[in-house]
Amino acid sequence: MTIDNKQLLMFDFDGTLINSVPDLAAATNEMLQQLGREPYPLSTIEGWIGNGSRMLVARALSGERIVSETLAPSEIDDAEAIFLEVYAAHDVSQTTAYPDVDTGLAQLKQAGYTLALVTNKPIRFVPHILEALGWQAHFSVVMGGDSLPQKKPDPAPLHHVCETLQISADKALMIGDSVNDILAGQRAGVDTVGVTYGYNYGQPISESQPTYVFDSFAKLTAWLLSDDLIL
Ligand SMILES: O=C(O)COP(=O)(O)O
Ligand SMILES: [Mg+2]
Repeated sequence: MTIDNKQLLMFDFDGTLINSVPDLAAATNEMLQQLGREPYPLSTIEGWIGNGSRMLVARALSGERIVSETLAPSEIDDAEAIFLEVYAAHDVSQTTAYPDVDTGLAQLKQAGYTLALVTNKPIRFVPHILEALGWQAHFSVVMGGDSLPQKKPDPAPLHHVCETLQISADKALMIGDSVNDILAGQRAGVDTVGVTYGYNYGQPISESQPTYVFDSFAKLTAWLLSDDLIL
């Protein structure tokens, strides 16, 4: 398996570069507690991550992934305000990089790839987390879930990155743990890489038929560095 002609690596964040579940779950449960509700186990909350903070909050209020139709928007607004405040204070308290991501990103950048970040997480949190991990200089463009009206699985954020950097879709890869990343890539005409160690609502990423699948960041990095055509 070789890769040629790729210049731009668009990375998902949560579940791909960072394991953010402990902080997201803690903020979700703190919000529920403030609302007088019962907390949920971390493994349950993990299955609600992937469509941004507001959807996580709506799922937590519903107690399941399918959001309750009786949930009023104002109820979500109020709960979301609590969640955002709590998470802002603890967005990188227990969050860690997955193994070999730190060195891998530096090697990929060094090798000449252009790196971009395309997350569904609200953009306000992203600079702080990148700074805490020492990654702020790696990414040429950073897109949050609210940077545009559309978020993944809509291809708009990926189109935006390609247009901003003037790199065509066929020279890009979208790398993520979730069906939302793979669908966004497929819709943008971008080859996709699924990583198996993330969240994806507990489903195997292979079901989304990404172009390539890797079970570790180290293997992904080695593959991306294995072809000298990248420079
Ligand atoms: O905030 C989320 O729901 C997940 O964000 P991600 O797109 O970085 O996986
Ligand atoms: Mg993800």
